Amino acid sequence: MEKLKSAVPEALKQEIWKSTPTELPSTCSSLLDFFHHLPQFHQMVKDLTDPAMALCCKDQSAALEAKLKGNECFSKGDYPNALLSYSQALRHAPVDIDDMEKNPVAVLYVNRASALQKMGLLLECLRDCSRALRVSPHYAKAWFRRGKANISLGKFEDAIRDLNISLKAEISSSGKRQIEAELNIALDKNKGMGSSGKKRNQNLSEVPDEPDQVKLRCLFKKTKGRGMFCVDDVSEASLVHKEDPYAALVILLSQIQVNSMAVVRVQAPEVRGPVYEPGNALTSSLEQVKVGQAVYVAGSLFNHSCRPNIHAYFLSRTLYVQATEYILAGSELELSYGPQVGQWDCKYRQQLLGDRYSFTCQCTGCSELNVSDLVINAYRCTKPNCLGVILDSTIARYEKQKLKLLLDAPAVYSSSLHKQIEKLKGANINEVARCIFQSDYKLEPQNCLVCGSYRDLEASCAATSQVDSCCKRLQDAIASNEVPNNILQDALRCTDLLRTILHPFNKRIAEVEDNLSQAFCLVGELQAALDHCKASIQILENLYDPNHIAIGNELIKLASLQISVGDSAASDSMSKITTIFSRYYGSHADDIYPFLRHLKASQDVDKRVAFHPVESSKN
Ligand SMILES: C[S@@+](CC[C@H](N)C(=O)[O-])C[C@H]1O[C@@H](n2cnc3c(N)ncnc32)[C@H](O)[C@@H]1O
Repeated sequence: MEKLKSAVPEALKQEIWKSTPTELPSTCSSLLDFFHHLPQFHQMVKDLTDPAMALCCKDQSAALEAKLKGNECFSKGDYPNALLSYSQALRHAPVDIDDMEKNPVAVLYVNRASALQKMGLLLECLRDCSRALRVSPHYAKAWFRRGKANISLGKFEDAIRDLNISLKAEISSSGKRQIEAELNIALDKNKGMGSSGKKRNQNLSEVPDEPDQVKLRCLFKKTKGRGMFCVDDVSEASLVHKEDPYAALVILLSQIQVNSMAVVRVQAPEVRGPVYEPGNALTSSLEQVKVGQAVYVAGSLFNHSCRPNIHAYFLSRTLYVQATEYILAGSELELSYGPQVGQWDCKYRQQLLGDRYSFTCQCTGCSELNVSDLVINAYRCTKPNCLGVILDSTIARYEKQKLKLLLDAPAVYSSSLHKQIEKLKGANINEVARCIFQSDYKLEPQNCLVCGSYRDLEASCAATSQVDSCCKRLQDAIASNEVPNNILQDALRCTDLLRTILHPFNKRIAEVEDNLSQAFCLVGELQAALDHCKASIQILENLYDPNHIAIGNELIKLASLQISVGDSAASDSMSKITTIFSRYYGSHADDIYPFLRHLKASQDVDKRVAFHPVESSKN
């Protein structure tokens, strides 16, 4: 592949790199044309398709080795590595060997589907089951796994169909018993939904998921190259763009640096049972995992911003782009390639984008002052009751750079400066803002930006690094699912100490509060878990927009705990969650986060219990 890539003339690479979405098919054809005349290309295709010595090396023993490694990871609960090993095994496994209806490829797909299901990637799980069934249509386990995934997705009628087929295909009596148990669950849940539930589900899938006639235009900007702009105003939470990957020469194109996108999915937690039952509250974070890489003709032209106004998500490999705020006509539509304001400070975001994508970010988050970047890693003022911020020298340097940019642009200076002051003023630290703009634009490190008090940052750093080891012990205890009381008490003391050193909006305090919430949940003290979860969210709301998806993710934990303790505030959290998730995922929120559906169902049961307490206690 490397040899092939280096054979492509620089001019052709440039032509593809610079092409607009409409030109991409023709520049790709030029590439295909070039390869057609290249003997190495034909050799590679021959090698790839030769079953004996294929480049992807069909090799039964290598496939078996990778499969066993996958099984070992799976049994240890290391599902991401099990997924990797099964994928590796699939690359080696020969397709044409059948062992009593159990084709090794089908078995591997089902194993991978199990890992995907454990990771909460239900749509990918469903897809792998269907792939297994295309290879071995009578494979009972594939029907069974697909049935289970359909139950988790709330598609009970599909689940009943799959499980009935599985039951017919299964020969062992223990296997049959296992399928019957799942079938009963699917039948019960389907009955429980009643006709209104079924109708609701049907209506949901009928919601048109086509972009709302949003016209996009590709324009060139000196700072970021091509980017996508909207022609008219776009309302919040509307679908801006939908696109399938560009299939032709995808791998080669992405290898020679034509823009490609990582296809990601949310790794949801395993759903154990109703949230209101002990031990089922969700307090761990939802993670994103990469499930592929693809080229999207227009999708790949959206530039990055650390303060994005659109959000991209994938259903299978189809890309959906949703507006997360009201966007004025002619504005650039920007998504985040990963880092965002509120998540990390400006310095770290810039480093990450530079290392991963080799560009210096020119977005508004990195060029305009914002409260989040000022406080996210700041220290507390040493003067009692002063909310002022103390910055270390690196952060101060980045923030000064933003001020310089502002001052060097006289044409926009006054309006932009005014806008930035207004934003900072509205943020509860107006004193900080006033001081920055009235102190000859000085952002002196080590001194409070409000009252000028000095903090010895060397001593403060030494104190917080002691706290780090205490927090690490707490995290290790959480990972092992066992939190001894002494570790919990130490962590509480360390959090108090941290609050005396760091600014009250510093993200590290939010992280420790989040850990404490998880720890208290593990030891069964749900009210304490709830209080620490709230404390963490209160800090995050100063760093992110309150309708940001990061807040939505934290509210899921809060709602889950509120339902567990029977707190009526759960319904308020649930309605905020619904608003945020539909803003980011439109009508697909429940499919992408099946836990949401589960949470809503638990909340509904909770409501029923509250409404008919006597009746429910009989059951
Ligand atoms: C996926 S492409 C987006 C389309 C690209 N602008 C083009 O002309 O092909 C990503 C590249 O766009 C540029 N880019 C995107 N976002 C940027 C940003 N915030 N600041 C600077 N450059 C950016 C960088 O060169 C980056 O490698």
